Amino acid sequence: MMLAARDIRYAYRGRPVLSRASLALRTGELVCLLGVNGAGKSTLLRILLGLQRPDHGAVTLDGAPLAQWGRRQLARRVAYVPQMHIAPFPYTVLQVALLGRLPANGMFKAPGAADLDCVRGVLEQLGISHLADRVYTRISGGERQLTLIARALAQEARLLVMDEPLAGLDYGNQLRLRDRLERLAADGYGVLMTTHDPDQPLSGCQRVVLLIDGGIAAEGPPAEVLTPEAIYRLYGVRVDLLRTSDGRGIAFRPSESQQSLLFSGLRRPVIAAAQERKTGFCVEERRMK
Ligand SMILES: Nc1ncnc2c1ncn2[C@@H]1O[C@H](COP(=O)(O)OP(=O)(O)OP(=O)(O)O)[C@@H](O)[C@H]1O
Repeated sequence: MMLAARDIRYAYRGRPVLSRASLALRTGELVCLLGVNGAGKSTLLRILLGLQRPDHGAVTLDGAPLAQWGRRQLARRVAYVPQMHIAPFPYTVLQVALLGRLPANGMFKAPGAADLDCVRGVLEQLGISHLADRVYTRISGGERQLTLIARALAQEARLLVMDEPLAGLDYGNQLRLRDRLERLAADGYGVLMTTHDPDQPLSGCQRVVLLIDGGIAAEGPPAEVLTPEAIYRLYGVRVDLLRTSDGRGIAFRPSESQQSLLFSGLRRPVIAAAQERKTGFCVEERRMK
């Protein structure tokens, strides 16, 4: 299954946001979309989902224009996990996840035993069965994010489009959620996520896509695309690349000239050193040319 946006152009109040953006998501891959604040990442996701119309270009699912798919047909193939979600009522986690069965049942059919089985299975798959009866508004941000993913999986959609799923999560929840997303891709789901942290996509993601100046500036395997030069082009900061000898563990740290500016980056060499101790891999440094 493939969701594809081709040559998308979109302007908001006369200001170009997307000028020539093309992006595809296939089942079985985890794709990370990177871009600065206001680059148009969320806009591109909304256009991909058919929630916003582009001024130019086309979005297709399995080769057919989105408009040819009914809303329910589409919802059973593509699910959206928004960045912010405020539940209007104090639903339980189980009830929020059951909302994912709406496209299958329609508005007027109450969920039955098969729907409950499906949702309980999904909660188990995501490791959150213990939260089923907890009130959604009174669980942590990470648990809410997993609940929204459960709702998406209950839709039985194979393609998941997620807007900054890792934002606001503590380090442990980020690692656990990354692990879940990687496993979903390994299980045959297609996952597209936006992120602000170039360290995030480096493990378990098949493809990173860089959105710069309204277009796709580069895309490909993280180790090939995420170079110090690309980070400078994206964010305007100079970084050094730390890479373990097997090429799997990769992290960026601010170059010396940048370190006084980027206090938060100081933790990264510590993480890289910890990884080195744990894995025994030697860490290679690559400075920006
Ligand atoms: N409906 C809208 N209302 C307000 N601004 C919009 C709208 N649609 C697009 N824009 C503008 O389009 C630009 C891109 O916004 P978008 O939210 O897509 O960027 P983003 O890359 O997701 O940013 P961030 O990383 O900060 O979330 C912004 O300048 C935004 O103001």
